[in-house]
Amino acid sequence: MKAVHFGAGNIGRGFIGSLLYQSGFETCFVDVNSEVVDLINEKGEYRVVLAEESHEELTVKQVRAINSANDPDAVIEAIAEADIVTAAVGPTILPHIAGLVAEGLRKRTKPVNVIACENMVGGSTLLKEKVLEKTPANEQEEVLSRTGFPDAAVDRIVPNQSNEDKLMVVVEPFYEWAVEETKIVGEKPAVDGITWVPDLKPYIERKLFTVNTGHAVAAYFGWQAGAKTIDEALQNESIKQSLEATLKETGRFLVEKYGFDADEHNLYIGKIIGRFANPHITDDITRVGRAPIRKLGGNDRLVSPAAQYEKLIGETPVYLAKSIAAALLYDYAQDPEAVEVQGEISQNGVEAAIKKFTQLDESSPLFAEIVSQYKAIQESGI
Ligand SMILES: NC(=O)c1ccc[n+]([C@@H]2O[C@H](COP(=O)([O-])OP(=O)(O)OC[C@H]3O[C@@H](n4cnc5c(N)ncnc54)[C@H](O)[C@@H]3O)[C@@H](O)[C@H]2O)c1
Ligand SMILES: O=P(O)(O)OC[C@@H](O)[C@@H](O)[C@H](O)[C@H](O)CO
Repeated sequence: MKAVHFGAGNIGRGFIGSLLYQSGFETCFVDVNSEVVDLINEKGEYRVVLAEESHEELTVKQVRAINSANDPDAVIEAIAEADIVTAAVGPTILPHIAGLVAEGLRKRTKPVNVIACENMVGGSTLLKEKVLEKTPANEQEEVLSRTGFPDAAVDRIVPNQSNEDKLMVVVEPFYEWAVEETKIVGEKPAVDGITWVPDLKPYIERKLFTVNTGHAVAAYFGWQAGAKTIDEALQNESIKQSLEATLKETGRFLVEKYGFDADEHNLYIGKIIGRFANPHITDDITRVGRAPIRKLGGNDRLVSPAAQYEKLIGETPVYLAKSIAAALLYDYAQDPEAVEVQGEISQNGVEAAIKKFTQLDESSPLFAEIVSQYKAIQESGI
């Protein structure tokens, strides 16, 4: 069985590639990082090490890689022959891989499924839209008849790596990969470890608005407190309390919206906070807080649960508002999106920035609460 996976980065090698290998796939990674591509082709294997006492290790074999910037035809050929296509490149990169995916799909006669494994609601659906934009109108129906784009939620903390062995990836032991079964075309890909679900929405919202909301709180509050890593941020009692209070807010609306059992959801939250504090993982604040414009978007981990809470519960979520304010104060100079947010705030004021990046209604109580929390953090810290 053959797999093509776009993005040989942390989650690509540390999770998707590893599960594909364990399920018997030969994986062809597609990336634009020539160092990683060359190393994969030179070694033909890499190590995945569990971040726990045992340091259990798996060697992922049967891998090769293509640099899509240098050899797009080879990527098209690989997609034409693949039994599954996956991607973990980041939500903003999906439109950039759509052209090659479209070319590869047009060459096929057999069914295949394309699964985007990004932290976003509707990742594969977005990729599908972008692929269709790159497919001639008279071929779209046929391509769609033999291609599934099931949405997915992936959960495994894979921090930035600083190992001497540049291909090795240290990952947390926990993982979850939920894929929407009802959107599969043809046979279900034989990947052990996928949880097949009829409707992804509850899974992706629960994951994004618990794991990723919590992570963002730890990162942006941690940044204000001068912490460098997530576990360091969590050693600050006030940050830990804010994290718990924020996840109580997202939990309240998730339980209301999807009918999750409230006790089970509380256990889920506790387990996630435990994962953040894993002493065997060094996860930089600047990785978890990366790309604040994306994270401040209306469908992402802070604004979406805050707006949905306000609508469903009928109250203003104070801690989510504070988390959005902390994201607006994230002024890491090496992060281009943080620089852009700070530029907007210094030129036009925080209200203009909230409007521009969150698309929230200026007249909503949530908008006013974010402004007030922003000023409070500026005056007295988190
Ligand atoms: N790291 C995690 O803990 C984690 C967990 C779950 C989900 N995710 C999601 O997975 C995605 C990737 O995250 P990551 O942490 O692995 O990031 P990463 O930066 O480690 O990996 C992304 C890879 O994509 C490659 N890339 C960039 N542009 C490309 C292009 N045009 N074509 C092919 N490859 C390209 C990069 O070179 C890099 O190797 C994100 O959406 C992220 O939210 C990450
Ligand atoms: O990848 P991002 O930038 O969307 O979010 C940063 C982290 O919260 C994220 O990568 C988590 O580690 C991951 O989602 C855990 O499953």
